[in-house]
Amino acid sequence: MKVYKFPSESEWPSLLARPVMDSSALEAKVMAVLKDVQANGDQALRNYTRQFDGVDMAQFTVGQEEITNAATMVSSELKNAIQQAAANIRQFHAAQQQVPEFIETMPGIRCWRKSVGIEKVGLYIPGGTAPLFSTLLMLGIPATLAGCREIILCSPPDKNGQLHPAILYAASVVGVTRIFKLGGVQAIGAMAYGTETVPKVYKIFGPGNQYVTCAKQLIQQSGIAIDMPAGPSEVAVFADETASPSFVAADLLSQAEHGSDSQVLLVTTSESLIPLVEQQIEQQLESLPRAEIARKALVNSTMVVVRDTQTAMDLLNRYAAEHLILACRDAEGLARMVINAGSVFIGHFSPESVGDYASGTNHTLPTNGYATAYSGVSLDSFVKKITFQQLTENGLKNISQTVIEMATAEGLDAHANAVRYRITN
Ligand SMILES: NC(=O)c1ccc[n+]([C@@H]2O[C@H](COP(=O)([O-])OP(=O)(O)OC[C@H]3O[C@@H](n4cnc5c(N)ncnc54)[C@H](O)[C@@H]3O)[C@@H](O)[C@H]2O)c1
Ligand SMILES: N[C@H](CO)Cc1c[nH]c[nH+]1
Ligand SMILES: [Zn+2]
Repeated sequence: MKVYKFPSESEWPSLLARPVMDSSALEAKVMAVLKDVQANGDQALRNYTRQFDGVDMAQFTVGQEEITNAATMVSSELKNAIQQAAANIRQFHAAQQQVPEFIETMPGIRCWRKSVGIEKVGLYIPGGTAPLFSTLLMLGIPATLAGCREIILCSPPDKNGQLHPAILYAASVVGVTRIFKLGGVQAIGAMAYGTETVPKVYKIFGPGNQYVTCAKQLIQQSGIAIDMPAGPSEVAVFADETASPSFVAADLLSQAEHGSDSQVLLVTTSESLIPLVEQQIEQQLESLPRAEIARKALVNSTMVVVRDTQTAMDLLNRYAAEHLILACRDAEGLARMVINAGSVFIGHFSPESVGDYASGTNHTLPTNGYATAYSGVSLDSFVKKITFQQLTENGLKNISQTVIEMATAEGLDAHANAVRYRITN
């Protein structure tokens, strides 16, 4: 990791830069795949699955028998863990359900807003280097709570053309409607445009690598909604001298192991913590199966020593991390200073990985600085909020002059007439 000591504010943009692929080359490549899928449907899906996933697929649909068999391949310990995580995620997201509130804005005028589940949603579950069945819980549970009727799942097949059994088990726990063995850009294209086998959906959810994230951004131009740009994982840790170097190193590595394009950031007010964390990272890497991936991510990553807590928080708010861990004194106080972050982990005993799996919060979060304006996935992401109003005859009389006056001033007489005809007849 690169180390910066007491950088001036003018150095912040370069030290906080995310690792990005050349976006014009990426977009051109992704657009070509999307267009091909739109024009050639299943045949294009087969070609790209052979090219990018290295497997020939006769069919993409997962049958009920495969789902039932998968359940027998998941250990009872893992099933219990999935059930526990699912219960916590369900509880946290169910609390986001809103009961319509009826507001009488004027006598005889009643307005309310109701949340209605998006009918057809597509969930993308990454699977390039790790079968992220936890992501399925994070997306499928709010989708079912929201009342989405059709929940399509796409995830890349392995070299034998299979999905990991835990993905299929998690799919049955949350209640996904249909499952397809499809990954990458081709999966996003299939759900956006529809093919002979994959149905078109109205909104696509889920994280993924840079190809997937770029595809999601491009299909928005065709009127398909997306949750947000949730790209390569990130964590920022603020640590002072009370922090444990081994905890901090473990937290940094937990996101670095996601992908070589992941990024981790340590901001500290304790200069002496840096070598201790570096030493811990080296030690912990020795026993990590994904050390090679994590090492590549660490090349894109940074440690920064700052003078005081205020500077640390300014820097972290500028970075807008997907995850922010506050491993310091008065972590709760600092949490109140956070204005840009996807999800915040307060204190020495709140590792980010707990949020990734099981505490109940959602782990599909904005990356790449999008936390400045986007929220993570929640129940809200799966609903539309429809407003309703009902006026009595008296209610209409009460508001008539206001509407007629405004409509006339805008030169829209037909608008005014829609009120006039009712109150004069
Ligand atoms: N932000 C979040 O909430 C969040 C959550 C979980 C995971 N993640 C991120 O998701 C990502 C998962 O990435 P992954 O690669 O393991 O899985 P993935 O499923 O996103 O991508 C795999 C697919 O990429 C496609 N692909 C691979 N190489 C390609 C190429 N050269 N050209 C075109 N397509 C290509 C293949 O079709 C393959 O199926 C990681 O970066 C991880 O950090 C983010
Ligand atoms: N940290 C990821 C989001 O950036 C989510 C995840 C899934 N499994 C483990 N972690
Ligand atoms: Zn993670």
